Amino acid sequence: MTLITNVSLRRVLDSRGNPTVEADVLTESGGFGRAAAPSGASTGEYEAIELPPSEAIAAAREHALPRLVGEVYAGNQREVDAALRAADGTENFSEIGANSAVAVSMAAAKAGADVLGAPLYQHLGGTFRGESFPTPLGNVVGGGEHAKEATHIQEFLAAPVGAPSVSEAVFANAAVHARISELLDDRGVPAAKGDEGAWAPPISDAEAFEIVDEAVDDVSDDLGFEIGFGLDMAAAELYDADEDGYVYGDEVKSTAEQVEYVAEMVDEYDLVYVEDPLDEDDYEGFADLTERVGEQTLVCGDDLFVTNVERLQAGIDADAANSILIKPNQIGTLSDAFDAIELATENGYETVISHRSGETEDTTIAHLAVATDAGFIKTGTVQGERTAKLNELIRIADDAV
Ligand SMILES: C=C(OP(=O)(O)O)C(=O)O
Ligand SMILES: [Mg+2]
Repeated sequence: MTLITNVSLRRVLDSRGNPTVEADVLTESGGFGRAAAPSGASTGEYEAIELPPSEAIAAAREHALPRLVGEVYAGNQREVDAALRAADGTENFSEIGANSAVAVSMAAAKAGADVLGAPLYQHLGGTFRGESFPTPLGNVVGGGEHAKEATHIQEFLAAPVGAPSVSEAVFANAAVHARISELLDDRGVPAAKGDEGAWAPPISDAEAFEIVDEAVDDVSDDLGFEIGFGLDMAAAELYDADEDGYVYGDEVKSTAEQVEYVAEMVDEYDLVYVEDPLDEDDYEGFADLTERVGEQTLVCGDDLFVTNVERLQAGIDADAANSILIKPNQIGTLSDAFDAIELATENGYETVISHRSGETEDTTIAHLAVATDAGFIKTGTVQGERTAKLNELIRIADDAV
């Protein structure tokens, strides 16, 4: 019933106004799935390769479609993803593009779910998945590669860890975002927004810490549950090999100073989460920091692990972190993302399912987070392509998908 009978690929717009790949998968019994690839700005050096969408589409039409159409069942995700890997023939999807691969992989999953008449999270996670829901990490202030003339740290993330429900957590993050706007206004700071809808004010990182801390406290008092915050430092973008350090405007921090700085911020602000605090090649620096603060907070590898089981295994062996960011397009297929989640979970690592800074209305990651019992989902706070996922989470929790 789920034999794939057609795959269509097209260019559509992403949230930055760039083209990206959208895939439609159709099955023998009329099952239909549509998905689109997201796209990063602060991409890790070891990510699977995103090709220009026209090239990715042409290559996938030539190499992947003959292996899928009339050959593979959409309900068998491993078979779909193996066909994509075989069609590509490289380690990093440089032939058909990770953007074509991930769009087809996710669209096939949706077509498989459609044939079953099941929501995607249930098709991916099974009937006996747990009862828990991920806590949304909401980017509320940021800069780095996502906005010019703003903070050096890429993302300050509200984390409503005490929220009684997904819906209350989602609205709490929106309230923090709104409160920050008021606090910036009080200080006479004009703020544009970055790629993910976070405020991108021209303030120092120190001032951003103060403002976010005040905003989460205010909203937490209003709502009556605990809201913390965390960071994505995207430190590979701050690291300059020529300077042998992390560049914050005029200041350069050595690796030891960077570890000290992050550990101090974790202490001072009770940070619940720190993503990519060190360069993407610095397993040792990650391990030093994890030894210092790993009992207090999540130390998460994004560019460090790039959703790749080999890089994750190296991190596990080195005690480099205690959590992993999962971005399906970093590795190219849902099966690969599942493998990374499984390895992480087996080794006591928390999983955080994540959007990219360039997104579409696609909601697959909301289902992936629920299907895999992820502790967290990082998918913005406001702005249509972000609320698409957050609203889908609310619907899933309400049994309304
Ligand atoms: C979402 C992120 O940004 P990008 O998609 O630009 O890598 C991130 O670094 O976690
Ligand atoms: Mg990141």
